[in-house]
Amino acid sequence: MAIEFTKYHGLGNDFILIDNRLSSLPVLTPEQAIKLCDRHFGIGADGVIFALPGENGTDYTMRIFNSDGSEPEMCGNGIRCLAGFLADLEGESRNKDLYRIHTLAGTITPQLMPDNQVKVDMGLPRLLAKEIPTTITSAEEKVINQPLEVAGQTWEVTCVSMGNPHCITFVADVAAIPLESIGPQFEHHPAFPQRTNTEFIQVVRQDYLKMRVWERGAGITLACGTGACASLVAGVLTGKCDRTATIELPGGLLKIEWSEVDQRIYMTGPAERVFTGHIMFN
Ligand SMILES: N[C@H](CCC[C@H](N)C(=O)O)C(=O)O
Repeated sequence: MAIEFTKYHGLGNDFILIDNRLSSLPVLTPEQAIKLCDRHFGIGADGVIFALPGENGTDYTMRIFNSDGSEPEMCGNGIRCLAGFLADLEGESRNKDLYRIHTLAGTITPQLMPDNQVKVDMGLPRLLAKEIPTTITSAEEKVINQPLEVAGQTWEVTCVSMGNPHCITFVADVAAIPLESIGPQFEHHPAFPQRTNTEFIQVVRQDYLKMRVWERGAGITLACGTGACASLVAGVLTGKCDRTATIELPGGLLKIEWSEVDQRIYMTGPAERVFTGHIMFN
């Protein structure tokens, strides 16, 4: 048996996309996703994304397995890739540019724009400790500039959920952060019962942030869409940046806006198709 896939990336955060429209359950297991994400023994990717039938009035459902097999609530770069993938699948029958996608983080709406750009309404950020979730402060409080002991140092962290958990800290030079060694210590810190994504931010200008990320369940990635959204929110909450800013990631640029009108987060960035292939089961 063979399963067709299409490889996409959003600023180098890369995914295996599977047309799962004929079944309400992913056609691959987390264990198979781990193997397929391996960059030597498999296709190589940061995750596997499934295009499933929609639920309660949405066009489609997105599920995603990280490269460690865990299932996150949402993926920002991934949903831009899914929008491109759906446009490919629909081909001539496509009659719209905006998709309503059911995710574990709620309904997310990517909109296809010219030149492979996709604008996504990422919904409302969640700010209470219980919503991250984290035990850094009491459940009903926000986590803004709170101290957190990691790797023998005290970091000032701000936590934001975009459906998935993010721990953001501002540093003078992101290039100097030893991501490989401290990333896992943040990810698995006991203050995060669901683990966490961790973003290190250098403020270049009020409207321009540099970011590096250690992702929950995926490690160092070249970009993280939900992380960029969470970092913009943390920058506004700490008075470090404007409500609209460019986020420079190792893989490229994302434009993020925290709307004053509806308090929702809007992310604009690319989605690139790379190749298609077949997964062979020996
Ligand atoms: N590893 C993340 C999911 C993917 C998020 C990232 N790739 C993005 O673009 O938002 C997590 O477990 O929350």
